[in-house]
Amino acid sequence: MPPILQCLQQSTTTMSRRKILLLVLGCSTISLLIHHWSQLSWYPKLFPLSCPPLRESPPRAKHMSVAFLKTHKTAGTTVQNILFRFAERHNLTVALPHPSCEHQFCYPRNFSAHFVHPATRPPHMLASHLRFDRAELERLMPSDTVYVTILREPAAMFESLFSYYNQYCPAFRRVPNASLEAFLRTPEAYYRPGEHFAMFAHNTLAYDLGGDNERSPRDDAAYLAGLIRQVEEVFSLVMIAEYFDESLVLLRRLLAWDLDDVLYAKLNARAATSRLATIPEALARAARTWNALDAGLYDHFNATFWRRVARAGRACVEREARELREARQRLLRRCFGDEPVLRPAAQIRTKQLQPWQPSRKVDIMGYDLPGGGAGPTTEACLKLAMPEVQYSNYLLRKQKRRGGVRSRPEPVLDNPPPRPIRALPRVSQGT
Ligand SMILES: Nc1ncnc2c1ncn2[C@@H]1O[C@H](COP(=O)(O)OS(=O)(=O)O)[C@@H](OP(=O)(O)O)[C@H]1O
Repeated sequence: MPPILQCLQQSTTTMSRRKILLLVLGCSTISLLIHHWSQLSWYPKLFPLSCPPLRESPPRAKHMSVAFLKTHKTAGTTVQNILFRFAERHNLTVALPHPSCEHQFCYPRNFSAHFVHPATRPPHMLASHLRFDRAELERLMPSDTVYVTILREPAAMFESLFSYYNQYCPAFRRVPNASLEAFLRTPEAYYRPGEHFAMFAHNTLAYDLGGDNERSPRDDAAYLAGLIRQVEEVFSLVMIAEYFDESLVLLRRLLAWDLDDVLYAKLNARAATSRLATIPEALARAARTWNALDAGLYDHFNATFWRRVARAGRACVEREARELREARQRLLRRCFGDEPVLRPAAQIRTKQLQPWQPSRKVDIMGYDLPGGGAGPTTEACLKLAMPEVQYSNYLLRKQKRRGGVRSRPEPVLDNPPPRPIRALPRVSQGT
């Protein structure tokens, strides 16, 4: 017998049959893996090396029917302005509120298609404040409409609501020294469910989404789960205000729009003097406890947002968000001068760019055109910084003209809504 066979015979006697079987199994698995290695694409899937191209090929047509649920104090005016400008560039019809509803669709009432000005129907787009009602919106909008909305971290959102609506929401007006801390210490002492504008003081996100803002997830967890399910059923994208640029990247991908279509100027921002620089941790916790339904919504959709970013490739989304920021800075410099700054309304000389001021105590900022608009400028720059009220009025006039509606008295709604916030008189800023 050759020496090699002798050696094998010896080793088989010393190794158990079981060990040999394991060895054979291990070797065949490794060889199988090596054989298929070239066909396995784990590496690119785990670490995408490059972004899918900005322009898809073959290019998908830009999606033209969009309904944006503009929730309150969530950067919605900035998104609305992006949509208004897109609609104008593509000659689309924007659904606008009937004048009796001012610039909101008769909020806080449930949305009804009757609130839409006849000259703005049938619409491709809708982006003004309303309380969500699925059936009514589906009655109005084309069947291929993409629904999107935006949420903001509830403590930051509540601080903004408390400051902006301080003079109008009775629950806030009752608080001594307009103290957010005092309100959040004992909200029940100031809050009366069902009274005028109560929804600005309790779970505003849930209310805007058509939910019952008085429900507590602590007593009724199923209610929050149900509301989340309803939102997921309708909305193709829930943006997050804290990650505004990343949200726009997802939006433009969803709608097959160009990056240029989502460039923006920040609108409706309070001056630093009108806001808390930081919200102390204890106050933030109290705001989240009081607005527990909103906190539940936000936590859920913040998590789904990041899962979506991961699916698109986080590095790609970040890279595109960076490109967006750079392009945005170039545009702002081109429009508003080398050092584009947000200014208080009193310093804005171009009347069409002066933002509405909710009260003497709160400064809402805006941009101004060089030379107060007297210098060379473009219509695109004017629209970029145009506040909601002026832009809505302008679009309504334009669409009425396009539809051949002459200036005749507006039809009166059967049951006019309470005077909404935007109808309140503008407080003089001393200019
Ligand atoms: N791009 C961007 N990113 C992050 N945050 C932004 C952005 N644009 C606007 N904002 C902030 O959003 C707040 C205004 O929200 P809205 O426009 O929805 O308010 S409103 O309900 O229409 O009155 C307002 O928040 P506060 O300043 O805290 O009040 C704005 O500063």
